[in-house]
Amino acid sequence: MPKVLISDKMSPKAAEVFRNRGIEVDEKPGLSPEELKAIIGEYDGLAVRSATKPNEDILSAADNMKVIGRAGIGVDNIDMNAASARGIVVMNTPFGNSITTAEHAIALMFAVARQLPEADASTQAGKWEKSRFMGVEVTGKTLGLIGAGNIGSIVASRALGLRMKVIAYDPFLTEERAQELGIRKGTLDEVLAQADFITLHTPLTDQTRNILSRGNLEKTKKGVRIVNCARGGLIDEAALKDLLESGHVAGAALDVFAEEPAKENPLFGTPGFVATPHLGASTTEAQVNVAIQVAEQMSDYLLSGAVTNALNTPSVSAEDAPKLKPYMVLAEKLGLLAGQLIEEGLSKVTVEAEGALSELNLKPITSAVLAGLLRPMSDSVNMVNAPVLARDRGIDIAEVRHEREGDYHTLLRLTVETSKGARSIAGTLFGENNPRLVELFGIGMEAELSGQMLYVENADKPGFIGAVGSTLGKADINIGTFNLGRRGGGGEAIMLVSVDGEISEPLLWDICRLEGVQDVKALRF
Ligand SMILES: NC(=O)c1ccc[n+]([C@@H]2O[C@H](COP(=O)([O-])OP(=O)(O)OC[C@H]3O[C@@H](n4cnc5c(N)ncnc54)[C@H](O)[C@@H]3O)[C@@H](O)[C@H]2O)c1
Ligand SMILES: O=C(O)[C@H](O)COP(=O)(O)O
Repeated sequence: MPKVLISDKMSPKAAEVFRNRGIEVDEKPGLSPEELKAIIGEYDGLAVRSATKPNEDILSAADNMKVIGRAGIGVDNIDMNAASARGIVVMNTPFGNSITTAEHAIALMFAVARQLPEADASTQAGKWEKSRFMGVEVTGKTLGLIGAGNIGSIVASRALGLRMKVIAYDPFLTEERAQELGIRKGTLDEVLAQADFITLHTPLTDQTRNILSRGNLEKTKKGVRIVNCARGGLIDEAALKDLLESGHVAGAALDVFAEEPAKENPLFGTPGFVATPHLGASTTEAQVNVAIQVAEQMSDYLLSGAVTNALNTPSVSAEDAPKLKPYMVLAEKLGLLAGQLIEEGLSKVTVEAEGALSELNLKPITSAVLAGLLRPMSDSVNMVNAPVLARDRGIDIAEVRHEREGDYHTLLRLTVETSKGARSIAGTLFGENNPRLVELFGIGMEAELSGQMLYVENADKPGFIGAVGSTLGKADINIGTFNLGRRGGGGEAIMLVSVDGEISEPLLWDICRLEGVQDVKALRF
């Protein structure tokens, strides 16, 4: 039975879902990094919010970990490279808290428009300072969005309902989408120059870090009010303090900070400044949504291999997962065969699907091919990191679907291009579940790829098969299956022999010395 750890404060619904799905679950919020590292090896899954930070050191002890689920959106607390390198799927819940966070941004916009926190504190202190708190209306004002994805779009719709005009800067926002949302698309400079209110809704990336730098803050309209419910690090906090103090910025509300938990911050106490402790996602509704969703997604993956909302591996629906499973085994074996047979200069990999396979999602199949293909070159390769490793090595990857059905009702063909030319191999499923090689370098051959195998390329001459058999016999190696294929009579022939014992270097040399041998290799599956 898989075992999952919930290491952050999460709605009890998450544990309930895991238990209902037959998964053992421990809830231990608030562990120190050392405590987490000490126990993480026991678990197949880890469910987190933003407080747990599974870094490389902690993950080095995660020997059984298969999946990390983020009950929320941002995954900047998770070391994605370290997780991918260990084959751990990382998934989030991209929509479960979007409305809640958008509503928090709107709440903070009103808080800065009407100085609500300061007015509240003053009134409860018995001051009744009615003339001190003069606010502004939002109706008719321009809201500048930086980032118009899920949350930004919801903020836009709410702002339009408040009769605001909305302009957005988002390099990935199309004109059509902007029109659909009823907003204008602008450059960053246009947003800075025109907005009365600015709200931020981007992830923290190398491109967005410090997007509201001192220089950009100085480009804003005098009297602008700024809200950040996305990520700390998007705004230069020291510059924001200076501009609040000078009166250029009339108000600013931050839910997120460059350093969290923000127990001290230069902005604290600055007039016109409002702070909340990363509460964007903190409503009952959002927390129930993300807890249920993350637990369902993690359970699906652990129990059936279905992948939803993964950030480092392709999605596989629950319906497709059982259908894809035998193909992934086939794909990995074909990749492993090719990876052990090709020598150098791999530049392109083409994955072709024919017949029944052409109707399935090819992305996971390609990942499995690449994992097999690259395994002989790297110990740490897996389905999650293989596409990244392939891209890093400059390997071009192509996927082709053919609806036609050939000799087999379903076929997976893999063509690898190296400095020596293109070579292709193909496999099918026998009886829906049993992977079989059916073609090797253009030569028809049926073989099960498993255990230790001997590969021999030779000139097709009488007596050769006997010579290989007796060489193996002399080395006390038992033959399991003998699989043969040839290109025409007396031409090139290929032999794939499954054997029981280890194929040693001296044995390979003995076979290599047999007359007509062109290539020989020991393969392992
Ligand atoms: N405060 C909270 O508690 C809280 C809650 C939920 C989400 N968030 C954060 O809010 C952010 C946005 O979430 P989302 O669900 O809308 O994400 P999303 O992926 O749907 O949208 C992000 C948008 O940012 C845009 N973007 C990327 N780089 C950009 C750049 N250089 N300049 C301008 N735009 C850029 C993208 O094109 C995308 O449209 C995330 O960082 C998330 O972690 C915070
Ligand atoms: O990215 C998110 O989903 C938010 O930052 C929420 O974070 P939290 O789950 O720690 O509240």
